[in-house]
Amino acid sequence: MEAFFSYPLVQVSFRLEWISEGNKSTQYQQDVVTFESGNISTPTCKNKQIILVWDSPPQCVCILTKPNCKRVHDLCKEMILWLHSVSLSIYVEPRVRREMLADDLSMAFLHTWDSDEELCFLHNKIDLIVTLGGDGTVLWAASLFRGPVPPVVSFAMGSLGFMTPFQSESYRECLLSVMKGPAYITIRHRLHCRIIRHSSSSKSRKKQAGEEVYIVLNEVAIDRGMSSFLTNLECYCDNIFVTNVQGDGLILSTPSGSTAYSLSAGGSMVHPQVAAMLFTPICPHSLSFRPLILPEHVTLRVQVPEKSRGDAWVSFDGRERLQLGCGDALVCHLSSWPVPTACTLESTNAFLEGVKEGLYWNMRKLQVGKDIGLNV
Ligand SMILES: NC(=O)c1ccc[n+]([C@@H]2O[C@H](COP(=O)([O-])OP(=O)(O)OC[C@H]3O[C@@H](n4cnc5c(N)ncnc54)[C@H](O)[C@@H]3O)[C@@H](O)[C@H]2O)c1
Ligand SMILES: Nc1ncnc2c1ncn2[C@@H]1O[C@H](COP(=O)(O)OP(=O)(O)OP(=O)(O)O)[C@@H](O)[C@H]1O
Repeated sequence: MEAFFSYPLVQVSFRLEWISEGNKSTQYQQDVVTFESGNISTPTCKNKQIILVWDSPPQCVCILTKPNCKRVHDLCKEMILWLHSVSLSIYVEPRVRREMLADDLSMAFLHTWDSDEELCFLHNKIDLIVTLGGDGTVLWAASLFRGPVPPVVSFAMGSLGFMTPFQSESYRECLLSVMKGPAYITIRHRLHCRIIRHSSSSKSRKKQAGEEVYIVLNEVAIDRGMSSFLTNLECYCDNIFVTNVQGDGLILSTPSGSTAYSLSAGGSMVHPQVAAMLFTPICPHSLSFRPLILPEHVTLRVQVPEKSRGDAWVSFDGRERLQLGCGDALVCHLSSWPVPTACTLESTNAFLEGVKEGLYWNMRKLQVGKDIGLNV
């Protein structure tokens, strides 16, 4: 022992390596941790504010609109005519093209898509997405682009508008400013969700044995549906058993979704650009089941036990409700394709303004301070 300590102590250097299964991307490997002589340190915080700078002016805009709203329809028409007058190509949904042509036959210049396959490659044709509606329209826009997503400019034409920072009244100035750049961007992470059917699960389900994939911007929620039993969900993180959720269900949320359903179930609010996954139980029948926030690289599997008393139901951004039978599982990890949304302010200010203005976060009358005028 003595001989061992008689050497002068020199710390050795070492490496921490990233393991990314089957992923050749090195984008996360550059800026996280540095190691000199065995000391682990993170570099001083770099400015992570993301700015959109165009190499050449955008040429093609896709406008996505909330249906059944005259105000949205009228603004969409006005915006189309203006964008056309400044020589931009315009894509709209097939429904919107039909509606516009019914109003005005000269709108035949509008582009659209005819098949799911064409929709899959739409991101190669358009430079900018514009949404007219509420948060639901932003979710809808994100759901149309399952791979890469062009920058999204969202005009508020709903009621809450947490993800719709631009004012529709000044759409020309806003669009000119974004199309000229530079523009503030928030990178909103999404979740890649896969349903894996147990070989013996019910025949009544939409797709039999095989996989169904969904990409969500807010959350995937698993609940007890019509069943009056507690849900019983087995949760695994990177294939290691974590816990059983016994209650009304479980929300796996993105940071963007942290201000939506997860918030109502007691989850924390997280800045949308944080790469993480929120694990938020819904009405757990337990005194100690608190929500978690997990790091970006994990894969979660939520499985209905083979001996479960009831089925479970899963929904994606509040839509596409599917039944999960005994043995069926949901597997979820961060998607490689986030949604870049333009903001009017720098991304952190935009988030803090949103929670204050949209959700009235910590609105309380200020307590009266000491009366320093009193001479005591
Ligand atoms: N108990 C709840 O809080 C609850 C229940 C069901 C669904 N939802 C949320 O509704 C979303 C679907 O939205 P929708 O507009 O299509 O349905 P919707 O019309 O039912 O609206 C739900 C509300 O949630 C708001 N919202 C949506 N995404 C948000 C976000 N990221 N941050 C803050 N608020 C947000 C919307 O502005 C709207 O006011 C789901 O993804 C889910 O998060 C919440
Ligand atoms: N282009 C679209 N096609 C089909 N459905 C859409 C489209 N855009 C939005 N929706 C759906 O319409 C519903 C309402 O949309 P949205 O949330 O944008 O409006 P809103 O309810 O007026 O806004 P808010 O939620 O802020 O009150 C949502 O459920 C959304 O999924």
